[in-house]
Amino acid sequence: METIIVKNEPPFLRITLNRPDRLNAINKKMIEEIRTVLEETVKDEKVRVIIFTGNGRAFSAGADISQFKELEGLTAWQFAMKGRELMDYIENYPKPTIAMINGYALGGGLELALACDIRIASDEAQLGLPEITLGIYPGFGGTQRLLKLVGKSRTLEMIMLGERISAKDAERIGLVNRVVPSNDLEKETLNLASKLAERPPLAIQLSKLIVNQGMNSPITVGLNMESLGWGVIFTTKDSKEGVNAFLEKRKPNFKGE
Ligand SMILES: CC(C)(COP(=O)(O)OP(=O)(O)OC[C@H]1O[C@@H](n2cnc3c(N)ncnc32)[C@H](O)[C@@H]1OP(=O)(O)O)[C@@H](O)C(=O)NCCC(=O)NCCSC(=O)CCO
Repeated sequence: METIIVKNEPPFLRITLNRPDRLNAINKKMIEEIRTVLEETVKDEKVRVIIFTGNGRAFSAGADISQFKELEGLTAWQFAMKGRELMDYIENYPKPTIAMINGYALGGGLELALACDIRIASDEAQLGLPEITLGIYPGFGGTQRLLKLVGKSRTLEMIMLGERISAKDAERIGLVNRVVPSNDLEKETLNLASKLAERPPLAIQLSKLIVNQGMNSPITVGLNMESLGWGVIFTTKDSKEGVNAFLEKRKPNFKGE
């Protein structure tokens, strides 16, 4: 891989964006490489949690602006679709995803973090959607995912002003799940990931699917999916294991079956 470092350390797969001299700016190659790794890992049962982070002082400073010179109407649309398809793929990935935000998460970098299930940020991180300062606006799903996460007026403020906000402010408005001292970022992320890895993978997958569907549907659709999904989840061995373990006063051992 040219643009990312992949560490497969079951139960975790860590994808580190690795263009530190460009603050991990996301180019076409990086989009393709992330997609390839995720596709290869989807059936790897040993991997239970995906962690994204960045090498150096940024998570990612966004799409690679040096590639923008080549963009015109059609190619701009195609590039936006390429980025957006990756973010959609991450959002709907059947395993839990964590963005471990170690520094700048800007533009497409923040949009990648927004596609993850959980965002944990260093207290030194800065987040923002500065596209407006380039005369454009977010194109990798940020207009919609930020809206769903923090509401209309905060989204418009971030998009229209293009200013960076601190990790603490991001936590206050619900943009990140938690903020930790930068020295503890890795430890805290792995603690969180370990807990997720112990949970039943099929119940995680199904609940993620239902929550994601519920974000984009009338509440009755989400509620129907939730109750219908019970008919599926109760067929799994993990559901029997979880109930038995509780009744037998022991720790469950979920196998994703
Ligand atoms: C992140 C900033 C504020 C950091 O500033 P600073 O610490 O001063 O570091 P720089 O010298 O600016 O950056 C180091 C090096 O990285 C290059 N770089 C940074 N960001 C990008 C990028 N997005 N694309 C390409 N290259 C980038 C920068 O040019 C430097 O290279 P040198 O060769 O050493 O000069 C600051 O870097 C910044 O504001 N970056 C841009 C943030 C941005 O506008 N992001 C949105 C991009 S559009 C997008 O994401 C569309 C999808 O919705």
